[in-house]
Amino acid sequence: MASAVIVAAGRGVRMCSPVAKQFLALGDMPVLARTLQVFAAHPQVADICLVVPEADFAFCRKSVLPLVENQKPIKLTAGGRKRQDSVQCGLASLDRPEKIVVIHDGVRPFVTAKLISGCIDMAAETGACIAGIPAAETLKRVDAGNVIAQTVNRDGIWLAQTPQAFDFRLIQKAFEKAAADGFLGTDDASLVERMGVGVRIIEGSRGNIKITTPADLEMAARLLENQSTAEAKP
Ligand SMILES: Nc1ccn([C@@H]2O[C@H](COP(=O)(O)OP(=O)(O)OP(=O)(O)O)[C@@H](O)[C@H]2O)c(=O)n1
Ligand SMILES: C[C@](O)(CO)[C@H](O)COP(=O)(O)O
Repeated sequence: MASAVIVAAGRGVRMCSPVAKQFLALGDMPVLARTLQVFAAHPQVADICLVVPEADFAFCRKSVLPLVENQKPIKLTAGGRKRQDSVQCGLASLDRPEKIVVIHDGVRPFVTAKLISGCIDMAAETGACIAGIPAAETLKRVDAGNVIAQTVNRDGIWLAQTPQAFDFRLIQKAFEKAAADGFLGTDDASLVERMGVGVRIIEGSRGNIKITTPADLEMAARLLENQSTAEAKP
């Protein structure tokens, strides 16, 4: 079994919306409710810590949690200034953490139960596993003037996603070390990698998008439509 930490305490600056993107409607419910539903229904997830801005606790209690058919405890925790701070808040607030913790962005609503299982199972076997996709485009390093400085060889290059799953004591140590060193990473695995621990990566899906910009939200609406059409087919 695993404990889940769902981080949704960001401000969503790149979405350029007065409403934080995790609370924007995707179909008939907020983005965050869709993400939560997948984890709440997952047989290997024992409990959930939902990390949101403290100012949004009431909204979550009124307009998000009731949409999540759920027999599992969902604990609300206030986030921090950076994503890493919010994950730390989530880890610290787990009352009785399971051996494995699975960390996921609240704005990745198209995560599948299969991908969650894959990350949990591989983390249980090896200590750490994240989702990702191999780079499919050509990668360019660009200078300040938007002039291409270098074409980066994409062999072996993957784009990290979430879920990111870890042995709880390992990720706890990684966060303690990062805090002591003043290290700030953009994902959780980077804190474990810097300890010299091998982190496995399993193939996610290009559909496991992180809703970041207005274009992503439009893409998400199309993905949802396609999903509903596919489910309606006999
Ligand atoms: N201080 C933060 C920053 C981010 N997140 C969460 O981490 C996930 C991925 O972060 P990102 O997509 O960057 O969200 P924001 O930080 O809100 O976006 P922006 O950088 O555009 O402000 C999101 O679910 C976001 O809510 C968080 O819990 N706490
Ligand atoms: C954790 C992550 O989703 C992996 O791709 C990504 O690093 C989050 O970055 P953000 O800048 O916090 O959106």
